[in-house]
Amino acid sequence: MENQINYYKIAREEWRNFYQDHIMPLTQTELSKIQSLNDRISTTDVSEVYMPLIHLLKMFVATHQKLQDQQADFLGIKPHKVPFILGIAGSVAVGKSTTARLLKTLLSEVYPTKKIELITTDGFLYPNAVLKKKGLMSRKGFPESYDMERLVHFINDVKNNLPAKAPVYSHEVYDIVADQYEEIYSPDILIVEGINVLQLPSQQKIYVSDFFDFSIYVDAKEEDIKQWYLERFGMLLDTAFKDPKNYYYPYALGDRKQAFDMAAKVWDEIDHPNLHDYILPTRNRADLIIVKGKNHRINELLLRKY
Ligand SMILES: Nc1ncnc2c1ncn2[C@@H]1O[C@H](COP(=O)(O)OP(=O)(O)OP(=O)(O)O)[C@@H](O)[C@H]1O
Ligand SMILES: CC(C)(CO)[C@@H](O)C(=O)NCCC(=O)O
Repeated sequence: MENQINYYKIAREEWRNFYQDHIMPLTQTELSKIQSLNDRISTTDVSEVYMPLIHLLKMFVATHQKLQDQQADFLGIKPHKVPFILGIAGSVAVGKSTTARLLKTLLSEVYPTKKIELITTDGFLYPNAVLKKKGLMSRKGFPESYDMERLVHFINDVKNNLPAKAPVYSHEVYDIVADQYEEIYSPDILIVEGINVLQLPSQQKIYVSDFFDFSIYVDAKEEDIKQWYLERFGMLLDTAFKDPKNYYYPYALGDRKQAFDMAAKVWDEIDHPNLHDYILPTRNRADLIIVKGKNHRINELLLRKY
């Protein structure tokens, strides 16, 4: 384990030994269930990387509720459940939502009676009509393209066990879906995934991350992320031609090389500057940094010391 200023840098080979003896191994049925839900994540990753991580998260979840109970006792009020919020940050297309879905599945396995929910901050982007009016269509994903006040309000409601509605974004339509919401009510654990979750606000007094009880940054080299972005674009194209309402429909019908050139240009002109100017600077605010290499293999983890 390498000692950095405020992180322990842990190679996968070392990480995979952590707490293996203490973890109830998942049964083959449980593993197959995870594999079919997240068919692109290997079961080796689950047992070597994610199970020790789940153990670590369980420690944080237990400590969080214990501290809340003690604080209630101090204040002389009735102890109550305070939802645990787990933030997942990182570049566009680095695999945040895949990681978030897997963690949701694993947490649901180890906490069968707890309510585990997941939302993405994509839903808090302004709809395209608003972005167009504000001249922000080529700034989608940049801080000013999100309704951060609404997001902070949403998480505050969740923390207070109030019913909360998150709007829904569709990559296929490339816009917010009108009148569709994720309804979240009093979860035990809420995973909030998005490129902006560790960013500091420009106007508001409260950060989204003020509500986090643990945060993860998914990291990789940009050349790998751009490749994953283009691969995902290829998958979007492959389904788009069936649906004229799909944003990528005209690209799916047209020349494939031209479509990929357009996607690479979008990466270079929008997602690349966003990564360098606004997302990467938030990496060292995370409690845990997961570093992926080629083929999404997790090679190393950096755990905040304090
Ligand atoms: N562990 C993994 N193994 C294989 N493929 C993966 C893995 N994680 C992510 N991918 C693939 O990489 C691409 C990007 O992943 P994903 O959609 O989860 O990224 P994201 O960070 O949530 O992106 P966005 O910010 O644009 O929503 C997808 O095509 C996904 O299937
Ligand atoms: C929705 C976001 C901002 C984040 O997930 C991203 O996937 C996106 O659409 N970025 C805008 C540029 C692009 O089309 O890649």
